[in-house]
Amino acid sequence: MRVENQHHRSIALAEDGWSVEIIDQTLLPHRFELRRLTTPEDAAEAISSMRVRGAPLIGATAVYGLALALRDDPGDGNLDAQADRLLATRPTAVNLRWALERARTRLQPLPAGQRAADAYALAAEICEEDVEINRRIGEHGLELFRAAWAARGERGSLNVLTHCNAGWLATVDWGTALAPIYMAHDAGIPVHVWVDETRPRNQGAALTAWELAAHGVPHDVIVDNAGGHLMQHGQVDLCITGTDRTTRSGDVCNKIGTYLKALAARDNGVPFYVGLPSPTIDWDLTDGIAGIPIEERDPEEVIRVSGVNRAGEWDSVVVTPEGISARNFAFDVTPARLVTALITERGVCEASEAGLLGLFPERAAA
Ligand SMILES: CSC[C@@H](O)[C@@H](O)C(=O)COP(=O)(O)O
Repeated sequence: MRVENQHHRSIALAEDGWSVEIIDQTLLPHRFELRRLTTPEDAAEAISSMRVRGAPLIGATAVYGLALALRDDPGDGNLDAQADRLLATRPTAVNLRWALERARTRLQPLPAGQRAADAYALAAEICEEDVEINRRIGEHGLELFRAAWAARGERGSLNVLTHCNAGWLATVDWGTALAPIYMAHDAGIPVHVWVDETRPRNQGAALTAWELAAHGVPHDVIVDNAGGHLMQHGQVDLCITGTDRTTRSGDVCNKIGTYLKALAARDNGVPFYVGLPSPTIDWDLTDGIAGIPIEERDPEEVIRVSGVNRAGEWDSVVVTPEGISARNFAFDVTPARLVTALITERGVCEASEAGLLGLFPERAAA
């Protein structure tokens, strides 16, 4: 997508042809800065510190990290050790496992001398595929937005609520939940977005708002607990989020707080959609609540709030009493029954095993 009239992707090979350029998302929305990754350690650090984040983007970053590792040592031992290290950076988004398993399967049979070049080729392939997947999610989602716009008599604005950041920053380009929003806006539907701030890391307030502003999409940032109130007052036509792991039965794991929005949506008869790229489906799991590992991050992220102070400097302040205990659960699971539909690159389906297998019949035997 465009940043100050220049097209950017969230990750790309640098001009030198071997290092990897990312947007340092920990600096947004205050500073737009590219950062070069030159080692697998850089890639692992970028994922765990959330300089890069979002399920599809961390998968792509991990494979680039593997390519950087194989430049120095393409042997079997290093391939396994680096893949394991990259896999351990974040536990919840299944895209990381999907991308690294795909890399191991492809690279292991190759002679060591070919592995680095092939890892770069695979990373580029995964990035291109991701862009195409998200473009298609956008097109399928656009049809739902058109229907919602027609249902409200094409009057006022189409009010959409989203949680976290499932935009182009979370993927390679377009985004999952935000792709239909961009396409609807570009198609002339007057979309207005309620952006959940998404404590504690504020991906909504910092990243989604920044993306939407750059694209000219009208929006308001709201506190995480405002969505239910807005739905009760008819101010939300539909909700749409991304996902970090969706089970074959359609349970959706996403940023903490998603479940509460889905509950409020159900109570108020508001459709709740999920943009779901197929690499985010965990075909091995049927029970999301029992089976999906939920990342628990540093409580410091809850205790402190960071941003830019009145003097324009980075600052971080404590918002809790001294010495208190805090817990920082990063994701939750929305049961399939609360999800109106899943929007995949192959089309829209019910959030259920039958729905997903209707679009991905090749997975029936898995
Ligand atoms: C297309 S991104 C979908 C999800 O990855 C997104 O909604 C999300 O929860 C990201 O969490 P994050 O902790 O910022 O990596």
